[in-house]
Amino acid sequence: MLDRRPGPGPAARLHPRPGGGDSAGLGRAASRRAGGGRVNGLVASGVTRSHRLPRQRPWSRPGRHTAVHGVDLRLAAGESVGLVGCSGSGKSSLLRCLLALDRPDAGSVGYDGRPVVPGPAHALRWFRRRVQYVPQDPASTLDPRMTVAALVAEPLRHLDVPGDPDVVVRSALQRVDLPAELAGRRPGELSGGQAQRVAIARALAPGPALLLADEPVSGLDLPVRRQVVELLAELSLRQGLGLLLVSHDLSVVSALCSRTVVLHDGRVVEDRPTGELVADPRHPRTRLLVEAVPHLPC
Ligand SMILES: Nc1ncnc2c1ncn2[C@@H]1O[C@H](COP(=O)(O)OP(=O)(O)OP(=O)(O)O)[C@@H](O)[C@H]1O
Repeated sequence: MLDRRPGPGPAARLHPRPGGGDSAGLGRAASRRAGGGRVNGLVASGVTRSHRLPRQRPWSRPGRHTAVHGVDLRLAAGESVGLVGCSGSGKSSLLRCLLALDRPDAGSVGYDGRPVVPGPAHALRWFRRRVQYVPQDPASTLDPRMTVAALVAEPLRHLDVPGDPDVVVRSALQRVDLPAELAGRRPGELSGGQAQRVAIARALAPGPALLLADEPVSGLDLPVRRQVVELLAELSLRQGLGLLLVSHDLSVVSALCSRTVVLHDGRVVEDRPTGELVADPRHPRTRLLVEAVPHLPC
């Protein structure tokens, strides 16, 4: 979903993260199959993913639309990378493959050298302990009947995470700056920013090394949005948590990510350090995204 609120111009909003990414990592990733040799972090190699289209007529064969074409992506341990693109560029389709929610038609995904493929929950526990997902809209993903404490504790049970759940929940709430008093509340009693912090605490509880966050601030008002960006910066830049930030908004990505991958029509059209990409966008689609900062449609 695109957020179209007005705001200051691109130069005022783009603050590239210092340091630089490693665009050569893409080439190295492409040269090995995910799950093959020992590679630290998340690696997608040649991922292609298509969706079935509705039949034109009851007797005709359903067609397919290819949303992701042969994408190579590498996210080293502790790295923070932005995945940007306009609506329909294939971000969600790729993300679902990276999360082992969908199986690529071709190519592969691996984590720390182990293949990551959709399958029964128990077979993916090792992966879900290491890689967690932060959704765009916590209001629709947090069960309204559960308390904050139960919501944050739930993945611990599902993923067989050792340790005292009460201690882990307290620590996760602390990491996202939520007061312990909120533990007994339900999602309906939280503000948008608090709900997003609960979603992040829930993702942090199993102790992952990497968060995949899908437009984590796009539904929030500007001041709250800044606070959540600051929280993500604390986790990724200062605490060393890996972050793949999916967004259409380069201002958020440039505040958080050293490297940015631009998707267009399901293909990677740029993969470079964010500062370089923002200062000198090469692909017309990247130029549009830079010019659209902060929130214009593309
Ligand atoms: N389940 C589906 N069935 C058919 N087509 C789909 C399906 N999901 C996505 N698509 C199509 O695949 C393409 C990529 O969609 P995708 O949702 O991955 O892009 P996106 O970059 O995440 O878009 P947005 O930013 O709007 O969420 C689009 O053309 C979309 O219409």
